[in-house]
Amino acid sequence: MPTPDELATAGLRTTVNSTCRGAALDLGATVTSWQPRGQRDVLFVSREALVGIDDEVHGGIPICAPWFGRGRDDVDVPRPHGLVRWVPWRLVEDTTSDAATTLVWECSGDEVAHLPGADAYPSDIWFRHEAQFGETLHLSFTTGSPSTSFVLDEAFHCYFAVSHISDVVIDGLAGTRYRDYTDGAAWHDADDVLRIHGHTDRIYDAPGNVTITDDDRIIALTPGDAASTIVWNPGPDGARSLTGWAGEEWTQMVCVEVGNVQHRAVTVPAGGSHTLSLDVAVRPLG
Ligand SMILES: O=P(O)(O)OC[C@H]1O[C@@H](O)[C@H](O)[C@@H](O)[C@@H]1O
Repeated sequence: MPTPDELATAGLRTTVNSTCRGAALDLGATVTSWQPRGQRDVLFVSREALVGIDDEVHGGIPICAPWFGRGRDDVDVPRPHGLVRWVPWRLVEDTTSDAATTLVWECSGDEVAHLPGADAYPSDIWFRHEAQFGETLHLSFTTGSPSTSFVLDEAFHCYFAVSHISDVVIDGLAGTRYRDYTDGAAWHDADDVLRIHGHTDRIYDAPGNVTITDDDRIIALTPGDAASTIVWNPGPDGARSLTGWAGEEWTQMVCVEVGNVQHRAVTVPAGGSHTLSLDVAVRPLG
């Protein structure tokens, strides 16, 4: 487990209100926990994720931007999943009412300028992230540059906690197409429902109105301004190669990520901005 010093370094924020408990890190403005009253946590965090904290946090909802994965096909990026996940953000608002807690962070181009790949983006790029912990979890991520238009790939890299991956059914992707990164990025037609049996890595051309049905509850996603859905599970072999993962943890999670990636990347005009949002709700099964 991480030491109190490591958690403090990562800027761990915890919150309790009448509807839920929540937690987030200033590192990457990463929400790490959302536990509505009477529920177990909706988010997965790998057991040793926060040890040695300057590595990737495998869990919660990291933000991938301004590029996703290894970038668009024609853009080669030095480090996966962008710039903003790797730096501490500035918390600018922390308010709790009876029923909800709102945390807002900001991050500027100066704060990521030292990272490889930052020079491909406007130096005055800015990022704002709002997380509302209540009966639902609401996320809203906004990016812009006052001076320069740029192409933005972005995603909420949501790690959801499940009882056992073999019980999970993912709905909402039927009728769409996806690129399968376990099959040389080949395009396929989506099945009616998706079940995960091992290593899975797909980018769907779909906005992400997805439900994840577990053995006792349904997690429902309602994205805003998203055109891509990514489904990822490392499987047993992949999990062994990841920092901070224990043996069977791959069976306790599934990443369903929403955003705008690859050919769905967004052009943000100079002086404008783009907002990606996501509401997560959970209800008992039956
Ligand atoms: O950066 P993390 O949290 O280890 O996640 C890595 C995975 O993230 C997923 O979004 C990608 O589709 C996978 O290809 C990648 O392996």
